[in-house]
Amino acid sequence: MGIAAVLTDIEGTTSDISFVKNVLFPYAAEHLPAFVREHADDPQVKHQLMLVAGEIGWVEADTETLIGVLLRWIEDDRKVTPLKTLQGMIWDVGYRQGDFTGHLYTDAHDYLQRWHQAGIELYVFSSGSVPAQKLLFGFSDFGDLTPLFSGYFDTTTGAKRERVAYQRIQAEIDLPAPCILFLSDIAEELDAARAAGMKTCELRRDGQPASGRHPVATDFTEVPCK
Ligand SMILES: CSCCC(=O)C(=O)COP(=O)(O)O
Ligand SMILES: [Mg+2]
Repeated sequence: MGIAAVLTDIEGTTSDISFVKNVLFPYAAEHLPAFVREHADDPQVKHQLMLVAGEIGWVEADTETLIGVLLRWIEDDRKVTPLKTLQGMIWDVGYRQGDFTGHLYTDAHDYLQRWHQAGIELYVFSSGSVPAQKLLFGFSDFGDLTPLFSGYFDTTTGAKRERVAYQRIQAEIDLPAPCILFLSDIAEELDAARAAGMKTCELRRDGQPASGRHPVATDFTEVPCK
């Protein structure tokens, strides 16, 4: 069965880990305290703060405590859904006022274009929230790439290392699982995708040894998308 859809991770796959760690996360950490204080009564932000409080098992926690928790989670690169949602809201301002653009490797840009032109559907699955994904590709180094994509998935669909997330995505995409190729730099994510029946490819842009469990590519020119 040929590949009819590519589902791609972002960090370490389409985009440099250092862009996320050295640009996006510090920007979120710098602006989060003021953003949360200013918008604490905004229903969307309030809801995310309630989820944070639930996560730490302290529903009565005050705003300053929750800010401290969120900053710690950024430092520890925790993929917690309410943190990811709030980060997306904060980055929205940064992208729109031109503080940074979304990093994309040139080969990722070229092959996403090429696959799209060949009629292969493109989807994203990242721990970053769907709005954050749309910002990264909408305000990318190569301009607005959102017309290339047919859909976006984040951790509200499921954790990236859990098979059920990929089963839900496959049901949404509505193609047979073996026609969907998942790209990631994390072997455990690829294991989960393969357990759901998807094809997989492990991106090793960092020169680190591959897991040995999946086909490997050092960049998108080597991705077996046939
Ligand atoms: C798309 S937003 C920036 C990336 C981010 O916050 C993140 O956690 C990346 O996780 P990924 O699942 O793409 O490795
Ligand atoms: Mg990744």
